[in-house]
Amino acid sequence: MNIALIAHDGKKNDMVALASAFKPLLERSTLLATGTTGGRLQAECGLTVERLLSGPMGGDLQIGARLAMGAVDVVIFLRDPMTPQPHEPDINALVRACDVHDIPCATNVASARLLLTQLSALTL
Ligand SMILES: O=C(CO)COP(=O)(O)O
Repeated sequence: MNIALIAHDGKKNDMVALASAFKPLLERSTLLATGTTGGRLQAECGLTVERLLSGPMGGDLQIGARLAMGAVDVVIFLRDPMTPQPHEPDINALVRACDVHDIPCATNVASARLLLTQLSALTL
């Protein structure tokens, strides 16, 4: 299972908490992440993560490209709806790519928990 993990700055603590809670699942998955998110997951959760570029530098687009090529099964993208992002078009492109390719994409903690809970049961 290839899981992409992305969080805006205001949601990075939530992502670390989420990843810690679902560490057994994430440890048996292949993880990729945007740069800063991936760094936090490595340093604070001890997870092995392929880090791509930071979001504002094109990381969302890199994940979208991988997804379009069939290399991403699930996206957890904790967006911050209260803070304008300089790379809003890239963010929209990634979420659109999920819809185009019918890839599950959780954009808040509650939906991420549901998705990861289901995946944990499926991949035991
Ligand atoms: O900006 C992001 C997603 O749009 C996340 O990028 P970072 O993980 O590099 O902060």
